[in-house]
Amino acid sequence: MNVILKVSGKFFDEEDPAKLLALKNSVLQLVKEGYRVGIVTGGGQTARKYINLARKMGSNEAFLDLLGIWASRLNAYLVVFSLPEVAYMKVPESLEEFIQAWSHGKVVVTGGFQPGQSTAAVSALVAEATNADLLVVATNVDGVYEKDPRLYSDAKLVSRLTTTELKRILEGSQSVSAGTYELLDPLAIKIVERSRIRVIVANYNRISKLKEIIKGEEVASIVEPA
Ligand SMILES: Nc1ncnc2c1ncn2[C@@H]1O[C@H](COP(=O)(O)OP(=O)(O)OP(=O)(O)O)[C@@H](O)[C@H]1O
Ligand SMILES: O=c1ccn([C@@H]2O[C@H](COP(=O)(O)O)[C@@H](O)[C@H]2O)c(=O)[nH]1
Repeated sequence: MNVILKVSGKFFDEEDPAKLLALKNSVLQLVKEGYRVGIVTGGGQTARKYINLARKMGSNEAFLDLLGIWASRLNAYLVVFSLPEVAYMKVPESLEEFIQAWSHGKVVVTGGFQPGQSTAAVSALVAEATNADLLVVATNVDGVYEKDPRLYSDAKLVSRLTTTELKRILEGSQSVSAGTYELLDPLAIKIVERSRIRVIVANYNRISKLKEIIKGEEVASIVEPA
């Protein structure tokens, strides 16, 4: 089974070695059991810090995105260096490089690819190119809510939904400026829809239960292509 895991950049902002070790152990367990695993890391606060600073200096959106991309690659190297036994030791910088790295049979970890999208789009593209059975989006909330749970404390978790419903839910929060993407950007949804990729959105605090998340046994949202 091929699984692509997108880890929110916020995971790295927490600077918690126990979390990184939990990620490492979960990935090692999956590899031992014969899963093929690809990982995409977000840029988190590091990306936002550089983007905000450069925006104040008047940088254009392309430069801002490039700063975000490099921040996400820094997080990717943190994961690569935590998994030297099984990881491909270079972070790919394009889909072509990812595919080439993937052909070596190792765990491949990447960050951003190109301006104009988020790392969620990268994870969808990589899932498509590797014929992944599943894309797991590990983030700082328990799954997809009917509205942004950070803004509305009464928001309810939606445990099963289609990509059409997901688009409707995320409609208001789909900005395309550098550093402002949330959860799944429009390109990510378009790719999972066209290639009928199943997506599970779960809390990264449950990363030690990655296998259970994959099996649908943990609290999460399952997004099926419409
Ligand atoms: N309907 C929704 N359900 C769940 N989360 C939502 C929803 N609408 C907006 N969000 C927001 O999406 C955030 C998760 O985004 P996530 O951190 O995975 O990706 P990101 O913002 O692209 O950045 P990064 O990977 O750098 O952290 C949540 O903290 C939440 O506030
Ligand atoms: O392929 C990509 C990936 C990312 N970016 C830019 O980087 C930041 C950080 O990524 P997140 O997924 O939001 O953590 C993102 O906001 C974009 O500005 C990109 O341009 N292309």
